[in-house]
Amino acid sequence: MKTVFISRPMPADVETEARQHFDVTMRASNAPLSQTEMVEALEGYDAVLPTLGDRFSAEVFAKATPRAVMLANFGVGYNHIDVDAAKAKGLIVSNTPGAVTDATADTAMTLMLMSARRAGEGERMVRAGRWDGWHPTQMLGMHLSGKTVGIVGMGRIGQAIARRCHFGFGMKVAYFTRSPKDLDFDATPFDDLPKLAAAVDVLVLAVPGGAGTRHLVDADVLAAMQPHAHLINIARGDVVDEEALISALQNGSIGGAGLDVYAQEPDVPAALVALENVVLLPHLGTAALEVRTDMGLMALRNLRAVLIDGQDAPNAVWF
Ligand SMILES: NC(=O)c1ccc[n+]([C@@H]2O[C@H](COP(=O)([O-])OP(=O)(O)OC[C@H]3O[C@@H](n4cnc5c(N)ncnc54)[C@H](O)[C@@H]3O)[C@@H](O)[C@H]2O)c1
Ligand SMILES: O=C(O)[C@H](O)CO
Repeated sequence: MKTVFISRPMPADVETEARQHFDVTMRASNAPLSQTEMVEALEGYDAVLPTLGDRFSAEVFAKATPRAVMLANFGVGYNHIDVDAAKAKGLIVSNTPGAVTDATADTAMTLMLMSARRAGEGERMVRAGRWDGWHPTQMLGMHLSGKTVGIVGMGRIGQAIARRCHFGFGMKVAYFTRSPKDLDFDATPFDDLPKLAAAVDVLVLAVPGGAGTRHLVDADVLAAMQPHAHLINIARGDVVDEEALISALQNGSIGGAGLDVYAQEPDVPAALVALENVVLLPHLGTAALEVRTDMGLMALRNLRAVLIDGQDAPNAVWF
């Protein structure tokens, strides 16, 4: 049997399926792998099933003489893996596209509603015993129906968010993305991000992380947003300049923000935690048992294709 190292405890169905096909070592800890652990995993097993937080950097690959032929990432985002360095050492990298799409789009809608309708702030008020009863002008937020959402990154998740906004909430959709999209609903393309930011009531980030999108939303993009507008980030933390976002929230140059991801997870800047006009979720995008099970089973299908059937990985991240 081929040996597979799984870097975190997995949902039960994923573990069962994995043990049916492979000689599995499933690490008991939920902490990110250390460099030493990553090198040992690459050298000691036929394949590794890592997840976000396990930073397979060029340095790690440089230190390893891999026996492993594959990294089957648990998750669609793989910005924690230096894929060029992996490829140079002969490894295939796969991910789990599609399995995460609806759940992550739902999380974007959760953040959008919570931020626009001040749900986090309201809940904190009730829990603190500070609610003095309903009145006509209490805690007035932004009504989403009829407003315009701007999607940054109109890929699988971006489109799932756009559909929810368009068909579910009667919102207008505008977007900025890398390559033209053929969409089956009305949406206005923008070729300039600050112009999109200026035109919308909610700006939603759904691009991949990594060097190409680091600080895509910087102080200029935030300054272009309207004072009532909300920023929603379900992508990766470093897509936004967090310091610039904190300033924009502190000085009220944007209406609010809803964040699922942070630049240095799990550290969330104290200045963000102190603010009322930001909703903070702990990277919950795919956090549902069915979804995490589908992600694991998809990663295993990729491992089986390569290690057992001698085929290409169906979800290799390059071609
Ligand atoms: N919060 C979570 O739990 C969670 C869950 C799943 C995915 N994600 C993140 O969401 C990302 C998107 O996932 P997906 O499945 O929709 O990927 P995808 O590849 O289908 O979509 C990404 C889109 O972004 C566009 N894009 C890339 N670079 C761009 C740039 N510089 N400017 C504008 N557009 C750009 C691409 O053309 C593509 O359309 C993942 O890479 C991951 O980082 C987060
Ligand atoms: O990229 C992903 O799939 C998420 O961030 C982890 O679920």
